[in-house]
Amino acid sequence: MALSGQTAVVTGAARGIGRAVTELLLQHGATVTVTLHNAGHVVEVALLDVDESAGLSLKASLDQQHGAQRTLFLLCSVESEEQTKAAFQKTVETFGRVDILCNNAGVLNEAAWERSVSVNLVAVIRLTYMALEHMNKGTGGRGGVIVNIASMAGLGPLPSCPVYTATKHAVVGFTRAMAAASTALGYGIRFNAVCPTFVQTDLFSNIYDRMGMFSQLAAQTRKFATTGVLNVSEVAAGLLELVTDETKNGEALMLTGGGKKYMTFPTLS
Ligand SMILES: NC(=O)C1=CN([C@@H]2O[C@H](COP(=O)(O)OP(=O)(O)OC[C@H]3O[C@@H](n4cnc5c(N)ncnc54)[C@H](O)[C@@H]3O)[C@@H](O)[C@H]2O)C=CC1
Ligand SMILES: CCCCCC(=O)/C=C/C=C\C/C=C\C/C=C\CCCC(=O)O
Repeated sequence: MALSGQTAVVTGAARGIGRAVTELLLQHGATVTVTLHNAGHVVEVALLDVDESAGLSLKASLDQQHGAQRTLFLLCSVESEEQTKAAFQKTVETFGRVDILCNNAGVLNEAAWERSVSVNLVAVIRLTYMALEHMNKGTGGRGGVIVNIASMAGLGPLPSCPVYTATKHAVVGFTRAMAAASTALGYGIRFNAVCPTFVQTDLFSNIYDRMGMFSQLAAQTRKFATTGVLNVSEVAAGLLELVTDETKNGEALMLTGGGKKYMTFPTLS
């Protein structure tokens, strides 16, 4: 699938993995533009984040590299139904469409565990359902692709973070079930999940303060992390593969220092 002429919405885009995803989508669009002899077919990205200063600073830098018309920064908490609805409306008003949604915003805080469930799971479901209103071929949309940034903690247990683990397992399950529903109901939308191991970002740097009553397990987690820490561009590359490869639907792509692996799961038959 070529990204020319596509519009993406990326949550948690101001920093970390979301920022790398945004930059890669824009670069990919720019390459396509060059290939098309500057025909103006580019990727546009709406950046949703709660961090206004990081968002505006990224927007300024992207404006210089790609032109101001390529991106829109929207101050928006994915926890707010009102703000996310307004963000989708503004994106469609500005760019005319939504083709790609990357549910990336996430937090790790075992003490404030309700917030973890709210950001990591409830918001992913809400944004997915909102995106369907714009993308579902059955109701006049053009179809598209939704990629959720889960985690390896969506495939196996991270003992220091049971609630984070639960949210990420739920995201993997939701993604796979939505992929099957989309196929059965003709939405024309693919759904995939990226499941990285530890990634060098602020979330990762702050984990040892965020384990709440499980902080005794910090040493064990630290040991897990010595098996390799990814950089954000490796995660963005995994996401790009899931966006562009039209054969991928209902996939959970595990990313570790050793490379990538498409996960297999038990089936009913
Ligand atoms: N860093 C890691 O080791 C790993 C991270 N992940 C997942 O990757 C995703 C991104 O994480 P990182 O880039 O590491 O985190 P980060 O903390 O570096 O960046 C997260 C971004 O999300 C934004 N954000 C937080 N709450 C928000 C909200 N309510 N509404 C809108 N934006 C919000 C933050 O302002 C920030 O810009 C998360 O879903 C995380 O669970 C998955 C595997 C490993
Ligand atoms: C506490 C730090 C959390 C940092 C963010 C994050 O999501 C990192 C996750 C890293 C690893 C996940 C840990 C355990 C996963 C265990 C098993 C996966 C098994 C997969 C398989 O091969 O079957």
